[in-house]
Amino acid sequence: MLRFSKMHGLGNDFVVLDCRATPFALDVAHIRALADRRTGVGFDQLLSVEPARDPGCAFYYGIWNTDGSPSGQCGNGVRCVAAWLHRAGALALGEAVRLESPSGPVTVRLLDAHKVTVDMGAPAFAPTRVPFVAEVEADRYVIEVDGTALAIGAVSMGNPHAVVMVDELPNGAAERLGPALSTHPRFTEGANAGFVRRIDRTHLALRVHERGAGWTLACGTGACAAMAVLRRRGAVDESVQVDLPGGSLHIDWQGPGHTLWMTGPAAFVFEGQWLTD
Ligand SMILES: N[C@H](CCC[C@H](N)C(=O)O)C(=O)O
Repeated sequence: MLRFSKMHGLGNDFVVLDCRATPFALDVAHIRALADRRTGVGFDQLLSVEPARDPGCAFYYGIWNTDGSPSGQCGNGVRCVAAWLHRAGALALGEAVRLESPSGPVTVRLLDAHKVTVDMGAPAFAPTRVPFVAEVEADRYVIEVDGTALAIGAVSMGNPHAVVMVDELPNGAAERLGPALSTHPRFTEGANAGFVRRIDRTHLALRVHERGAGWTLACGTGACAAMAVLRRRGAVDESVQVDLPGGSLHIDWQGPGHTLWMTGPAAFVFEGQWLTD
């Protein structure tokens, strides 16, 4: 029997496990079984709240996709972890607290019980950091995906992202491009593939095909990545609203040399117990 909280951030949904006292002990087969929306509970990502390894951080959080693969970062997830810690009495409103993700620390602040702002750190564009195979760093790479030449941006927000500017958000053809871009061989660890339409300099629309999880209603790091890529090209202002199928996030980034901030909601759905036998 496994107790869990079901949460979501803009429809990007999570099973959150309290591993503060009991270590995380699920293997890939368990994670996949729990992820099944018919015979399990269902989630886009599984999150574990654990004691921090880094003494400068209050807690650690682990992240797994539906296929059991781990991730280094999750933007909608970290907001849910912050709201979960507040509900557990471990995080006060208004307090800025460092949490440790698999890719390093981020700073969270609860604006209210269901709204969180996060300093996500600095976007990393160096190809080795993404990781993305390229001889030199550029703000645009042309790669062939499913027989189509695509101009992409490649960035890490603690996890790898490909960002493509489009005039229309994914339709039938781009539905195929999402999975193909996520598994493109130049992204040696795969990529979360974001398709972004620029409405104006302060407003973007985005759809993301996530590595290990497929199309999601929202991707927090995907919104950060879209902002990072477009602002580095000078295409957007320092504060943007990003509309995703599940709702909107606000992203603030002055530009290279600065950390990037993400603000958005976190919602509880239910508390449950997974009966494994
Ligand atoms: N949904 C998450 C990102 C999950 C990323 C994961 N699919 C990966 O393999 O990196 C977010 O809100 O940022």
